[in-house]
Amino acid sequence: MSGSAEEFAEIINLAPLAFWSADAGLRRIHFISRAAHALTGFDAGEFEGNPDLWFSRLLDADRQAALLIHEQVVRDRSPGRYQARFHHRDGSVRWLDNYVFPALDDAGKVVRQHGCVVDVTQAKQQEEALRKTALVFEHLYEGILITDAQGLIEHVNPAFTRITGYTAAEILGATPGILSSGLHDKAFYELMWSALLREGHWSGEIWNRRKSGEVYPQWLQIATIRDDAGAVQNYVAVFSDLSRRKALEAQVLHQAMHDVLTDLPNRRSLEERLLQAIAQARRHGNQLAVLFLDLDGFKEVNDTLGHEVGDVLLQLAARRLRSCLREEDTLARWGGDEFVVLLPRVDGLESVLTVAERLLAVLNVPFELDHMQLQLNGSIGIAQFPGCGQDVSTLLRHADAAMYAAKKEGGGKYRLFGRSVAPLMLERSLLKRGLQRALDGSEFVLHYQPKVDFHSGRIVGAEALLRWQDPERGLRGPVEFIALAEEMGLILPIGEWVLGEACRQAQRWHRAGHELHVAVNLSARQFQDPDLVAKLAQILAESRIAPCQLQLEVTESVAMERPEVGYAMMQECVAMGVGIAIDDFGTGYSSLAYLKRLPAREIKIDRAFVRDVVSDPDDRAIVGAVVALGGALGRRVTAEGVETREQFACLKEMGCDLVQGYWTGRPMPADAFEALLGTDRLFV
Ligand SMILES: Nc1nc2c(ncn2[C@@H]2O[C@@H]3COP(=O)(O)O[C@H]4[C@@H](O)[C@H](n5cnc6c(=O)[nH]c(N)nc65)O[C@@H]4COP(=O)(O)O[C@H]3[C@H]2O)c(=O)[nH]1
Repeated sequence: MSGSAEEFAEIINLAPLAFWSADAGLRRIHFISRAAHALTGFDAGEFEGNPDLWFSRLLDADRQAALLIHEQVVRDRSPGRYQARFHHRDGSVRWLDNYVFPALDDAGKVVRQHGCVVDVTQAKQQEEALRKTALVFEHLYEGILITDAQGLIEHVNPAFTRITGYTAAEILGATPGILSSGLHDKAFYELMWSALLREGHWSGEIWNRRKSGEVYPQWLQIATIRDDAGAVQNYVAVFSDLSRRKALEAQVLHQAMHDVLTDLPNRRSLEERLLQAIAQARRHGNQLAVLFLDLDGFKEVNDTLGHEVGDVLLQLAARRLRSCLREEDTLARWGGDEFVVLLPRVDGLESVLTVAERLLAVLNVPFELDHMQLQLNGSIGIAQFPGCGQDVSTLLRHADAAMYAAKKEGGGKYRLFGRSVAPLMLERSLLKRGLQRALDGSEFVLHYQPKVDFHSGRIVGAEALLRWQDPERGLRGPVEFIALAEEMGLILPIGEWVLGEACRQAQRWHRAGHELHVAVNLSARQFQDPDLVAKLAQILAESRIAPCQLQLEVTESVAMERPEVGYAMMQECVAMGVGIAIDDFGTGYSSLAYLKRLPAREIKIDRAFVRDVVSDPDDRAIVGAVVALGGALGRRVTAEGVETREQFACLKEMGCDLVQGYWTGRPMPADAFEALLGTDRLFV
C-alpha cells in the first residue's frame, strides 16, 4: 500500500498541474507538487516557507476575488474555482486556473484546503484574440460577408445590414448574386472569379443593389480561404459604400467648375469645353461660335439698388439666357455681369445671328423684381471658329473685342469680330422677304438622293432634300435658309409642303412600278409640333401611299433635346406604320439606354466618320461600333456621304446595310431620279 502511495506521489509530481494542500486558513502549506515550478518559477520549498507567496504574486486586480473564493470554500464547505493572473518569476504574467476543495474532519469542520493549479495562459490568449476578432466583425465600418465553398452566405456583420438593407436572417443561405446590380456583364464576373481562384484575392470597384433597389458603388475586396490541403473553405468579402464619397467628389467637382451665384459653368469650365469643342470641330469640319455677352445697365442697378438686387437680377438673366439655348450649347458666367455662350456646332452665320438676336430679345423683356420693373439690355460680341481664331484664348479675346465694339455703338446690339454687321442685316432682311415669297409662289422644289441597299446593290429609297429655286440667285441649298426659316416660324408650313410633295412623288413612283421609300428630314420645330401626327395622317391619306413608304429623319441632337417628348412622338409615328431614322448619328451625346428605347428602324452614321473611314483607324472603330450597335438593337445602319469606291467597299465590308452619297448618286430632280430607276442599275 505504501508502495502505491509513493507511486501515486510520483505521478502527481510528474503531472503538468500543480497539486497543493494547506491548512484551512492557508497559513501553512503542507504540500505542493513539482509542476509548481514550471507554472510559477518558484519551487515547493519556497511556497512552503512563505504561505503568502501565492497571493503576493497575483495581480492586484485579481487578488481580492481569489481570497474570497478561498473564504467561501471554508465557509460553505463546497469546492470553488478561480482564474487569476500570476507574476511568474521570469517576468511573464500567466493565467492560472485554481480548483479548490475543502477537506473535512469527522465533525464536518474544514481542516484543510487543497486543489490543483493549471496554466491556461494559451487558452486565455486565444479567447482574447477571438473576442477582439468578434469585436472587429461587429463594429467594423465596412460590410463583411462570408460564404462557404459553394458561395452560400454563412455570416454577415451589422455594417453589411446597414449598407445593403438585408438582415442576416434574410440573407443567410442565399448567394451574393442577390446583391448584383445587373450593370456588369458576364465577362466582368468571369475575370473576378478567375482572379479569386488563381491568385486568391480580387479587389475593385463594383456597382451593387441595395434591398431598396438603389444601385450604388462599392469598393470590394474578396479573399479565398483554403484549408491545409488547398481546398476552398470560404470566401470572405469586405466592402465599403462609395456612394457618399462619389457624391462628395461630384459636388466638389461641380463647385470647382460652376459659379456659385448662378450655378452656371464658370470660366475654367468654359475654357475646357471650348477646347473640346474646337477639337471636335476640327475633326468633323464644322464651325463653332463664341458669344461674349455683357449686360448693359447692370452696374447702375447694382450701384443704386444694392448687391442683393444685383445678384437676383443676374440669376434671373442667367435663367432667361439659358432658356434660349440648346442642350449642347454652353452658357457660362465669365465674371461680374459678363456671360459667354458657346455654340459647339453651327450650320452657318445665320444660325449664330439667330441665337444672338434671341439672347438680346429675352434680355430686353423687363424683369419683375421686388415690385419694380427693371430694364436691361445686352451687348454681344461674336467670334467664329475657324474664321475668327483657331484657339481658346484668341476666340475669347476676339469675341470680347467685338462685344466692346457693340457697347461703344450704344449697346443692345451684336457685333461680329472683324466685320461690320450692316450688310449682313440687309442680307438677312432680303432673305426673309425672299423666303416668304418662295413659300407663297411655289419656288421650293425637292431633289432626291438615292439610298442603295449594300446587299442587293439596288436603290431602295430616296432622301428628299429641299431646294429653293430663287428667281434672282438660282438654286439655293437648305443650309442657306433653313435656320432663318426656323426663326421666322416658316419652317412648319415649309416642312408640311416637303412632306406632302415627297409623299405625292412616292405615289407617282409607286404607280410607275418602283418600290422604294422616301425619307424626309424633320426640323426640331416640326418634330415638337403636337399636330405632327394628325398632319401626317392627313398627308398619307391624300397621297394614298402606304405609311411604310414614308420615313422621317430626325437628327440625333433633335431626338435627344427632350427625350421623353421625342420618344412619345416616335411611338405614335411607328404605330401609324411610318419609319423613323436617326440622322447624323455619332455627333450627339445619345445615351445607349435611350437609344435602345427609340423605336427607330434606321441609324445614319454621320458623314464626318465616313470621310476618313478608309485611312483613319479611329473612324473605322466608330463605324464598326455603330454597325455592331445597329446589329444588336435590330436597326438598319446607313452610311452617309460616301464619295469614293474605296469608302463604298470598306463600308460594305464592315457590314453597313445602306449607302447614300455622291458615289451612288447626287441629289437630283425627280425626273432624273426616275430615269435612274428605269436603268435598273446595280451598285456593287
Ligand atoms: N459632302 C457630301 N455631301 C453629301 C454627300 N451625299 C449627300 N450629301 C449632302 O448631305 C446632306 C444630307 O442631308 P442631311 O444630313 O439630312 O442634312 C440636310 C438636312 O439636315 C437639311 N435639309 C434638307 N432638306 C430639308 C428639309 O426638307 N427639311 C428640313 N428640316 N431640313 C432639310 O439640310 C441639310 C443639308 O442638305 P443638303 O445641302 O441637301 O445636303 C445633303 C446632301 O446633298 C456626299 O457624298 N458628300
